[in-house]
Amino acid sequence: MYVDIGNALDAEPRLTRATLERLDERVADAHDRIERGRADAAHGYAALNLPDTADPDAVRAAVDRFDDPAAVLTVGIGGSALGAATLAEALGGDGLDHYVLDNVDPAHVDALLDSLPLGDTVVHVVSRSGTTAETLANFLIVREAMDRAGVDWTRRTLVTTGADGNLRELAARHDLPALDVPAGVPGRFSALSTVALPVAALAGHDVDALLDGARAEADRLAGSLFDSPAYAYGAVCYALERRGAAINAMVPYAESLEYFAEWFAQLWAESLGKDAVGQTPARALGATDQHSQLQLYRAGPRDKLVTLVRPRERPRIPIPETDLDGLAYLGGGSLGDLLDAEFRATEASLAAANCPNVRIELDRIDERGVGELLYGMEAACVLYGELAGVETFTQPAVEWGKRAARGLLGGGDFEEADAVGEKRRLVVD
Ligand SMILES: O=P(O)(O)OC[C@H]1O[C@H](O)[C@H](O)[C@@H](O)[C@@H]1O
Repeated sequence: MYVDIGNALDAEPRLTRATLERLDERVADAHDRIERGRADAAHGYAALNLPDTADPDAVRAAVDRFDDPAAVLTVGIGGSALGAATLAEALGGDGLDHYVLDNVDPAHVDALLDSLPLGDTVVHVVSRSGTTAETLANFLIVREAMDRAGVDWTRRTLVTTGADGNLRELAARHDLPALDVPAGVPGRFSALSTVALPVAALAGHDVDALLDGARAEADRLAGSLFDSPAYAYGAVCYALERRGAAINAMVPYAESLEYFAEWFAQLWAESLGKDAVGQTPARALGATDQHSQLQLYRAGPRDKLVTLVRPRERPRIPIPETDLDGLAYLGGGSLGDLLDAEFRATEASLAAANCPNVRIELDRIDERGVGELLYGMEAACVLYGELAGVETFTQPAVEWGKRAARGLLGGGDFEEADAVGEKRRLVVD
């Protein structure tokens, strides 16, 4: 992973090299704390040990029992689904279609179940707690659909869950293959673990190469942001947010990294949005959003950092020559050249408008590159959290809504549910 922070300096909000050099002293201290946390496998910090603690053999053993399925369905939500979705989209399916059920929209669930070859689908149901209502509800519906289709769901289901809870009990009761969610790894930091790696393994991807890429970034964590791409990114994001860049627009220039932007949004928002601070991740896609959000990024409030991500190598696909003079500049080139030209033009366009932007590049979007990117963003997030002094690895604010929903459904006596009834109403119809 390569991180170029040149365009983040001397823009607006203003961040200077001298400021970064002063901040680097705090980066050194933060790195020491992070390394101590890793050494102790402390909650959250343990995620940065996954290149060495993940067990690819256990993942392969768990999926090898499934006989070359046509589809895999991940049933989970948040970090229990987005890692798998990111890996599946970035690496491709190689003949295996990946679907995600990470919402409880009945129309969507109904349409998806109608389209799935249930007898040839592996269901990977993932929940650390084993209590998440959306995941359990969806799984019960998928299981019933398999029953109705005459499919033995117990032979099509892999469970990944915590040490106890409903899913652990279900796996024991029906003798389902079950993987353990790694201890001390919050869901949004679990893409390089049993939570998401089974999807990559089922598609025949090189899980070891994913972990090798992650390890390469782990090996580059250092006591200076100028020596570590991940820390350079985390420190620049933090320093710019402190100076007014309240929004970080994540803009991958690759369709296969669209889910990565959504994964990044959970990682960044759920880790750093604490105590009235944080940096709001916006999700965009290059080149498409040059015809959309770029107008705001370039000419709107000076409150943004734009992160541009691309592979240095990508397919080319030649553009045919044409007899239309106005299109002659396209003919003979390639889509890859066009996309790269637009990447560089957008980067320059943002710099010309004094909008700070960072370039992140991979050699290519393969297992190693994706491992580098995911680990690099996780390490950047951990550093940012250390510099901001927030509880990076908890998410108390998401619990309120869960209790309210459970109360509304009769799942317990929660005062949050009472508050739902007190809604101020002003209906305009
Ligand atoms: O894995 P689970 O226990 O089902 O949790 C799934 C997701 O829901 C929680 O509310 C958190 O917001 C996420 O960080 C987590 O990934």
